[in-house]
Amino acid sequence: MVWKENRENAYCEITPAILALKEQWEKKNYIDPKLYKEYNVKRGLRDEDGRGVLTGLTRVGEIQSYSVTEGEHIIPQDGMLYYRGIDCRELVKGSEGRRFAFEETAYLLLFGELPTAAQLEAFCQQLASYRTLPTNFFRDVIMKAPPRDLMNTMQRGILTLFCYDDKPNDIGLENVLRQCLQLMSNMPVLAIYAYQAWRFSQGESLFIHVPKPELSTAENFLRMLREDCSYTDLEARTLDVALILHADNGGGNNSTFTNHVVTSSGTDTYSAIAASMASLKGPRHGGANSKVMAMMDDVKEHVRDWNDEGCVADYLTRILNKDAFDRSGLIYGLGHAVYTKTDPRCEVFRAYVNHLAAEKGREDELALYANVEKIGKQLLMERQHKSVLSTNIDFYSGFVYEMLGLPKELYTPLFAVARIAGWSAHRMEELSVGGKLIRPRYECVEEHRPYTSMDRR
Ligand SMILES: CC(=O)SCCNC(=O)CCNC(=O)[C@H](O)C(C)(C)COP(=O)(O)OP(=O)(O)OC[C@H]1O[C@@H](n2cnc3c(N)ncnc32)[C@H](O)[C@@H]1OP(=O)(O)O
Ligand SMILES: O=C([O-])CC(=O)C(=O)O
Repeated sequence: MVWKENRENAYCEITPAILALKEQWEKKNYIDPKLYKEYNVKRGLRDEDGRGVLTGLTRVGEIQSYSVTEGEHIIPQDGMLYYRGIDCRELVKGSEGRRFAFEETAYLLLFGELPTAAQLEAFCQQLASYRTLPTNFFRDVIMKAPPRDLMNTMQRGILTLFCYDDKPNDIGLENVLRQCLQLMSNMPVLAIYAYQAWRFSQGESLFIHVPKPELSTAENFLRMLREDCSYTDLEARTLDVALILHADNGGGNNSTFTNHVVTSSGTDTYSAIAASMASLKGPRHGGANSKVMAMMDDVKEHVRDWNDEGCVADYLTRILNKDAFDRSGLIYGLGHAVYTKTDPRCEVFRAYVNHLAAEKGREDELALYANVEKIGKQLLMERQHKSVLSTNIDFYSGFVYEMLGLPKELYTPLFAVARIAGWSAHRMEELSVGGKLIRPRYECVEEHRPYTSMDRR
């Protein structure tokens, strides 16, 4: 029997009582934006000049996006991303066409050196031996509740794996390493099985393929996804590149910083990775890749002539004015908290997009993407009084995945399949060198006042 989501669920109703409580909440919860300046709050943990507040040291990943003059002025630069000191684009180039390199990237991030052929083989065998979920896990955990969002289903899976571990709370480095490798290995399985459960909830037939030990993460992902287990070499290799590029972005990105914060409390690996998943899902972070696709669908529907820059500008202005699309006021895929001029990962994706769009005859859409990118950036730079703004990795990644025939539900989970490598490396680092509970300060702007007894309120 196929179960369907119950869309008219009285439990989810916004009742008059909830609305009244929300009004009550609004009366006492306004904080004047001017106070942030007055108290010198580093909003979003950002310094006045836009740079992130320095909150830690790491050897894992590094972003370079500006230089500083003698007078302490910031000069924006093309972005660079280094994994353990190595330009991430070199990892893509170094392996291209010869071998899958996500596993090698994960090894580098974790252990700090590129593996030799023997080390890589042993590492891949280790991952392959872990790439299996406990008996009946799919039935008992993944299928248990309506999979409305794959990221949440995966998160539940990760949290439940805690119950199958004999040493779940042991934060000794060898035990944490074992847990991280097992989770890294199981992440694609969790993502695809969550997707299959979701398809089934939509009335499609259910099929579950087991991963094959001799295949790479990218190949297994595609094999488990498709009913006939088929994939082309181009698909698997493009996916491998995507995984390499998403594996880390330094210690300060929202999901990795979350990992540092949560790890510093001494909690277990499952909780720390689930917390990072919660962060990554957000549309201003990893969730932006599927939001870009939804936004582009919306633009395609509402902009009459895709080549008319005026029409595109009008619609993007409506988006920015919270008058169109999801009314968040955001043009997804544009802007970045740290990259100033360019995001190097986006530049790699751009080459794949151009190649795939030509091969698949989707140049019209590519031209629309280019228009949205160019005009969206102009509009944003005018509003923010900036002379540069970067397109981020999420702008083109979804389009690449779509041209590879990947379903949109899997775009953010795919990010998690890659980023767990970085989260793991940062968790190990936090445990070994952090050693201090991360605990910043919030200034309370409420007046002190006496308690009022119930009969006098
Ligand atoms: C893998 C990743 O996580 S990459 C990022 C993916 N996210 C997106 O693509 C969502 C769209 N982009 C954004 O929301 C932002 O650019 C972020 C969240 C990535 C970075 O935001 P910030 O660190 O605040 O960037 P910055 O300081 O340059 O922004 C200045 C102002 O411009 C706004 N802004 C920045 N980018 C955008 C955008 N794409 N659309 C609308 N407004 C934007 C910010 O909200 C901020 O407004 P505020 O001053 O009212 O707070
Ligand atoms: O660094 C950030 O803030 C977001 C990002 O691009 C990433 O995590 O890949």
